Amino acid sequence: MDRMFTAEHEVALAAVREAAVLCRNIQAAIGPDVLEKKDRSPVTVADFGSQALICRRLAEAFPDDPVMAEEDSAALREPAQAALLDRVVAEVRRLVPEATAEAVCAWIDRGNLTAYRPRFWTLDPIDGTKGFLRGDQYAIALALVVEGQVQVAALACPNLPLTPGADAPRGVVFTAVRGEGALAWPLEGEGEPVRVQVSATADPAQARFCESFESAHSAHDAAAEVARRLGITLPPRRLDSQAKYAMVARGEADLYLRLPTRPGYVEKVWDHAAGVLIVTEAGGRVTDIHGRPLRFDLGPTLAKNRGVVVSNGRLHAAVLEAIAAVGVA
Ligand SMILES: Nc1ncnc2c1ncn2[C@@H]1O[C@H](COP(=O)(O)O)[C@@H](O)[C@H]1OP(=O)(O)O
Ligand SMILES: [Mg+2]
Ligand SMILES: [Mg+2]
Ligand SMILES: [Mg+2]
Repeated sequence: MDRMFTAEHEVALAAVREAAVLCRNIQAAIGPDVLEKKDRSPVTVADFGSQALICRRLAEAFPDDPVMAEEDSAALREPAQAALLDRVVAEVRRLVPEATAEAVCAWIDRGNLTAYRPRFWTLDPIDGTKGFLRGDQYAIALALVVEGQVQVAALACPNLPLTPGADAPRGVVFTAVRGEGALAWPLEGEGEPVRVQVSATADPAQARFCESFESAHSAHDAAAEVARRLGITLPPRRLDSQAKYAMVARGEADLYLRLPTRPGYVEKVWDHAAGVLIVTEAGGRVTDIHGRPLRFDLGPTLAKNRGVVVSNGRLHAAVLEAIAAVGVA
């Protein structure tokens, strides 16, 4: 069989790698003064800059493909935001010297798709903004959805160790094409990728689970109850962003629980599409808390899903059962 989506895979990998350079440049410049002043502007500059770079590459390679991205340039175009726009343009120019303010805004706005299409890209230019500001984990997540199925994914995790357990070097990109498995590439350099595979853990009590760092994003108390019910004694690993999907995909964790915190929150497509394909291609399973597959054919939100459960596959049924028994709604 011919390999499918070869060009899409190549472009997605190159695009998230380039955006990661911009994000790293900006994160490296965050000093204690930024944190003291609770200044969110570094992540705002990185959000816009990352989206501009990735949408530019997609526009070049696939001019007809729409992009459903998290950010739009409306705020950036306001005269009061001129200084912020200057900072975004300066960061983009370090990678694309010919970039102008107008071009940067136009690239960002290529990400303005808000309705479902039979073929579209979805992008979170920085996922885990709180982690980014803390100097912690964040991700750049890009996926191609065709007929409601994620076909190609690229997930850059600039602060995740390249090798599980080792502290350095950091920076890894996970990619997947449906039916072809999942790969982990060094973020930088020409190094060969390695195949990633979920764990073989079959005893729920032995499960290593991860969840959001932020308790506002995922109910830590409910997850603790589910864990108790499964006989899990290890404390959860807490980290920001879709890096949690990567942890399960490469067998560093067996479970990622994202349990709803309040009735109103609906998950966004760009917060999950890339992670879902990477985990499933690594042999794992992803559903919502009721065991339903995540629906990417409904627009920007996972309107028909509630929470997210990610596992190595073997543990999935037991976890869904425990969630039902605990009564997570
Ligand atoms: N109440 C909430 N429940 C679940 N996810 C949320 C909630 N509020 C924001 N998010 C989203 O969670 C993602 C980060 O999750 P994590 O905790 O796994 O790092 C962000 O994309 C964030 O969206 P946003 O970018 O709009 O803030
Ligand atoms: Mg996000
Ligand atoms: Mg984001
Ligand atoms: Mg956001």
